[in-house]
Amino acid sequence: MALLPVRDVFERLLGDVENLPAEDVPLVDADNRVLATALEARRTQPPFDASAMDGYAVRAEDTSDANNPLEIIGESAAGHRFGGRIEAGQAVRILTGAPIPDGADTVLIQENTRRLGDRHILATEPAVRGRNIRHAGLDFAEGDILLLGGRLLDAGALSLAAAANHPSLPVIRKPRVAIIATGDELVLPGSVPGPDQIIASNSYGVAAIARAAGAAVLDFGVVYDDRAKIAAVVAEARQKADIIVTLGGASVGDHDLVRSVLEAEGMRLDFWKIAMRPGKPLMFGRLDQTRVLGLPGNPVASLVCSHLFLAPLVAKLGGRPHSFDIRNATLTAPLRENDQRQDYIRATSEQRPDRMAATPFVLQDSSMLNTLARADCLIIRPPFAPAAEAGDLVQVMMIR
Ligand SMILES: Nc1nc2c(c(=O)[nH]1)N[C@H]1C(S)=C(S)[C@@H](COP(=O)(O)OP(=O)(O)OC[C@H]3O[C@@H](n4cnc5c(N)ncnc54)[C@H](O)[C@@H]3O)O[C@H]1N2
Ligand code: MOO
Repeated sequence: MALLPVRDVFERLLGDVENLPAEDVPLVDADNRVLATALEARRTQPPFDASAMDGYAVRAEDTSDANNPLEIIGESAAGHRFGGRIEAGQAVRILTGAPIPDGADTVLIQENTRRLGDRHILATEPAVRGRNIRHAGLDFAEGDILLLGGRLLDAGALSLAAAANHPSLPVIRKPRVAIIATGDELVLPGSVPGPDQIIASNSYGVAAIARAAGAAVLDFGVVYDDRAKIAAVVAEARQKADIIVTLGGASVGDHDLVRSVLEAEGMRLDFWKIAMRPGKPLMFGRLDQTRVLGLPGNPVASLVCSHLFLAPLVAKLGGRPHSFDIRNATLTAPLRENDQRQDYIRATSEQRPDRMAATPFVLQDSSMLNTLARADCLIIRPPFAPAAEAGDLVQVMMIR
């Protein structure tokens, strides 16, 4: 099977992806979710003309004479309006957010008044008509479209939705990603490994990348290289997940069973093996509605493929924008000419006055997590790129 070029991988993986259906969640749980449909205001805010300041509701014309006392006939507080009406020469004590009493056209701020005993004030400065009043609907009116579908529910959006009287919101369901690690050699962190065993590490990084893209992760732990066991876990995962991610067992070894078990379970294979390093044995297919992404077991391949393919797939299903942070950089060390596989080379970046500089790690074995954890970018080497010298311009993809 010919190796699929990376740009075709994106097309095959993402070309037909639509948002998952909506679900209603209480406002308190809607933080950082994606609104599924446009949100209408269920009420007008403020619902009445309200005071913007603490002071006195008055008729502006009554404040022009600094020697003319105004009689205080009551109080309007937030939540407790004054029921009467202001006539000439009268004022109502008013507090921020309180309804403006009938007859008043202005709020005279407290600082511009002098109190004369309990029942009167003097305006020390004439009030400007209409000042310090927030008119009904200043913020929004019932029926207004406040937020569009696809909006990330951040602080402003959540408080706005609450103010518009929505106790719950329709959000795009989070893509559920089932992660299944395979391999007889794997034991979980904290175990006492046997002499031929290693610690299963890939799930944790893959889960982190999936969650950052908006997924709910279901970790199915480690499954041994046994057809029946893999089939049983897959059968459970396909009921629960939108994407099954398998780790390892994707290559051509005698114990690489994942693809054949998945096919026996009914997976329609879309592609297997891509023109990329690391990540060549990447596999993609479908089990009914569930997408299956088979990641190569080498830890760096698992994680680089997750950055490149799992993250945008999760984001698109979940209605979140996704883009790679690709930048130009100056190479600080030479690189060999490339073969047919697009190469993603772990590197560190450094800001220089003219342009960013990228320094590749000397060793690029795809088992080496230590270099991946230290790398902040991947130098992208297109297929058949000629040898590059220090000082040459390259493209890098930031990974942190
Ligand atoms: N003859 C060939 N051999 C290999 C090829 C090939 O094209 N022809 N491809 C190589 C490449 S590239 C990769 S990548 C690996 C991927 O193979 P698998 O997906 O089958 O992975 P495994 O053989 O199961 O494991 C590879 C390696 O990674 C370790 N591993 C696996 N899972 C985990 C995990 N969850 N956490 C940590 N480490 C894990 C495993 O122990 C192996 O060391 O195949 C090459 N071979
Ligand atoms: O994908 Mo493999 O990681 O090139 O080693």
